Amino acid sequence: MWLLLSPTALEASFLRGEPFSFLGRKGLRGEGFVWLETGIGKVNVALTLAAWASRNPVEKALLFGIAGAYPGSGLLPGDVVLVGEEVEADLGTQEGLKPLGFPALEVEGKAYYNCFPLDSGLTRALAQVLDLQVVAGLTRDRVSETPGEAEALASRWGAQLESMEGAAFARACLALGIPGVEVRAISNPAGVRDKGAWRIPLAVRTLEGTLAPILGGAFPEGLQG
Ligand SMILES: O=C(O)c1cccc(C(=O)CC[C@H]2O[C@@H](n3cnc4c(=O)[nH]cnc43)[C@H](O)[C@@H]2O)c1
Repeated sequence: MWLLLSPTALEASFLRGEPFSFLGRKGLRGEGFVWLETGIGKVNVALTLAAWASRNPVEKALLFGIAGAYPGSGLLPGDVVLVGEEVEADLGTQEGLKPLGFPALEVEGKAYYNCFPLDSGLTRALAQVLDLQVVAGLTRDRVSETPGEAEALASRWGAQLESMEGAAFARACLALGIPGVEVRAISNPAGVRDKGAWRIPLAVRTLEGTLAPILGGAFPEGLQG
């Protein structure tokens, strides 16, 4: 069974299933999947995933939603990508958590500070099936508010897109031993607050166009839950 997560119900408006409520937010039981609305931000996504997984078996998890594109990434509103690795950029110091000397997570003897990989096998398989580029994501609780701030973060961490949930999802998946993948559709240039430059309906449409064929009940071979 796939667990599908999106920060808001708007991003999942194309999914069909039996509605239910979980932690006060929306959920759907569909064919081969359960979808949960997590709420925006790192704590919400990690909390929702961990709470669900503590009571239900989760074979694979997919986080999907909209995101901002960093300057120089080449990504445009409406582009859909997979995220191969996530950076939790507001953890520790400006230079990350390493200077403090404490890893954020240790799994099977490997220490993770600010960078958390998504499942490489599942990401590769989805990239092939959906013909998507794999990029690096950066996650923070506060969004970039100027192009300069966005550019500095992108170049410090080598990221192409910004969201508010990705790293928490990747980290929770690693901690819980759940293979996780992340799909994002670009809705705006990161660091640009003028909503005239935002294309949320376009991003939601392209997300749907990408995911609906595989979430309509039949996951492709090798991706079945
Ligand atoms: O008002 C603003 O300046 C502003 C800037 C970025 C995002 C928002 C949101 O309300 C959307 C948050 C929601 O969407 C994802 N998202 C989309 N674009 C970005 C971005 O440029 N930076 C960070 N997150 C973004 C995010 O994952 C949330 O789920 C408002």
